[in-house]
Amino acid sequence: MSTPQLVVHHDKELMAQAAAARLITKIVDSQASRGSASVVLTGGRNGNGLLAALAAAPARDAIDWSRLDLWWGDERYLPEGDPERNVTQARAALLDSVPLDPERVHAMPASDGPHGTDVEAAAEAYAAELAKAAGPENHGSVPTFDVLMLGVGPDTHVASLFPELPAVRETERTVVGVHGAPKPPPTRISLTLPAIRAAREVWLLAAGEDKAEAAAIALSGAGEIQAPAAGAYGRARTLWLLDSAAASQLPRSLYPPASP
Ligand SMILES: O=C1O[C@H](COP(=O)(O)O)[C@@H](O)[C@H](O)[C@H]1O
Repeated sequence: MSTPQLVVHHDKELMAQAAAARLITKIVDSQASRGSASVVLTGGRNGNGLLAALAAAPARDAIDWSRLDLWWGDERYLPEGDPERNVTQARAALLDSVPLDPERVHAMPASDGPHGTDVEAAAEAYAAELAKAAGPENHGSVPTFDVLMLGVGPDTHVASLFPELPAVRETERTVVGVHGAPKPPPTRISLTLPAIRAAREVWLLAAGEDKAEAAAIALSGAGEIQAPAAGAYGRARTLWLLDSAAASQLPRSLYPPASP
């Protein structure tokens, strides 16, 4: 387990640009040292803001897009192409404008795919895809992702792990179907906390006033069942990327307010 480190940016635009620059560097470094890179994307406003900032960054051309594996932390279980699907939004923000290898874009299944309404079967299929990609050097049945990004919800949810729901209590499986999510749509697929913790680096993104309470709770010693964001950490690094609004309720010991 790595102790969370905090980086607070002035506003959400700057946060998105700085996080995009950080991600470019991380991908380029991973490709240089291991030949390829693997990144887990998040949905939500902050995740999509980062992808849009990456699309606009000239340095995006430093990435060898053909040697990048993309995975998702969660998906809203909706038909292919639905505008609310995380992959649809990621495609619009960035993926459609860069030369990715389609074989390395590992979208989660859609509700009109081979598993139909059986979200458990869809989750199992994604777990099998992850297991296939995991090599002997990996720890368990998921690849060691270079970076796994998570948007933090106002209720402290990450991926589709909502407080107190069964998915956040999962200790064995790497991917689960989620039923009755409090945020629409109610049916989703999510990586579990054990799968998230297999990543080298976990980056939690929180921008905006509506994330301030969630960040303060998750970073103040809350339990992961009540505050799933508190249970998301990487093997080597856990990084919270915030804007000043989201950092405004953090305990002074974590983020002292700027002196006048
Ligand atoms: O529904 C979801 O919400 C969270 C957070 O989204 P935000 O818009 O409040 O930033 C996101 O991390 C997750 O991937 C997504 O499915």
